[in-house]
Amino acid sequence: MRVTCAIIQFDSKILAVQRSAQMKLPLKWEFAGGKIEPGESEVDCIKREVLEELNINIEVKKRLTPVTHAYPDFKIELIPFIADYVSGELKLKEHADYVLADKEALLQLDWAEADIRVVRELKEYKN
Ligand SMILES: Nc1nc2c([nH]c(=O)n2[C@@H]2O[C@H](COP(=O)(O)OP(=O)(O)OP(=O)(O)O)[C@@H](O)[C@H]2O)c(=O)[nH]1
Repeated sequence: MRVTCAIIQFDSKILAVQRSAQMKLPLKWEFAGGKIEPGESEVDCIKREVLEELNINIEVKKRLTPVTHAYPDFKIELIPFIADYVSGELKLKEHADYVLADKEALLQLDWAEADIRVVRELKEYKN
């Protein structure tokens, strides 16, 4: 299963979102995103998912290194993108909570396991 996620920059801060208690990986932190649909490009997928989940439009800037991770009951390829916030009022449609944090503070969140390598790569990334 191929999943895109967006590291969305609001000025100098980055948006992280917390999965709800009812979702898989309950209450874990992640970057907004979701599964790529058949025939859909990675970039179309991440823009669609962010609009559906957060009600905002983004501009995709850069693709980071994909991470393959096996959870006990499923396996994903997580494809991260750095993006800038463009427009819209942020509204959480599925998630329990969000934070806007700098790269250092992001490391302290209780991440979905697949995201840990993404957050580490992000720390080394310079705009
Ligand atoms: N969107 C997103 N999903 C992630 C991340 N990291 C990670 O392990 N995942 C996993 O990738 C899977 C696919 O994302 P999704 O949110 O489209 O999946 P879904 O709708 O089936 O999840 P659900 O069944 O919990 O609603 C989820 O099971 C999620 O746990 C991430 O940073 N962003």
